[in-house]
Amino acid sequence: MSQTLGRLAAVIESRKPENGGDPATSYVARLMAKGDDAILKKIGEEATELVMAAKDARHGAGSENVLYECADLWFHSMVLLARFDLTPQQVLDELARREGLSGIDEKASRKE
Ligand SMILES: N=c1c2ncn([C@@H]3O[C@H](COP(=O)(O)OP(=O)(O)OP(=O)(O)O)[C@@H](O)[C@H]3O)c2ncn1[C@@H]1O[C@H](COP(=O)(O)O)[C@@H](O)[C@H]1O
Repeated sequence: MSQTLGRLAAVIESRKPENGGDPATSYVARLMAKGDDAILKKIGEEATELVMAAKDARHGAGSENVLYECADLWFHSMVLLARFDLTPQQVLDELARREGLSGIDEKASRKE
């Protein structure tokens, strides 16, 4: 796994309530304390912000905003993964499993 993703996943894990995460000092602990719906709401917001940044970039605004919003979305998705005791490595493993499998072929195989 990317070392950055691995380190971030470890920090997020340490912020869980059962691991002593403190909502007074930690954004992740505060978000987790609010519950799953708050995490899902943030993911919805960040996904929308990514879409808006991409649309703005097409019209001349800085493409760096696409990077920032994508980082926000990845980060909040990692908080969600942690809530389900899943890891970024498992997502990378799933992407690796799909390597070389055309999305068009995969979709066609589902229709049979
Ligand atoms: N990568 C991030 C990261 N990316 C974004 N954010 C926060 O996610 C929030 C994004 O929300 P918005 O952009 O919508 O801004 P906002 O309006 O202030 O957010 P809300 O009021 O809606 O919560 C901001 O508060 C950002 O600071 C992050 N907060 C933390 N991390 C990582 O998580 C680690 C643990 O953080 P703490 O739990 O705060 O110690 C940090 O060391 C970082 O590595």
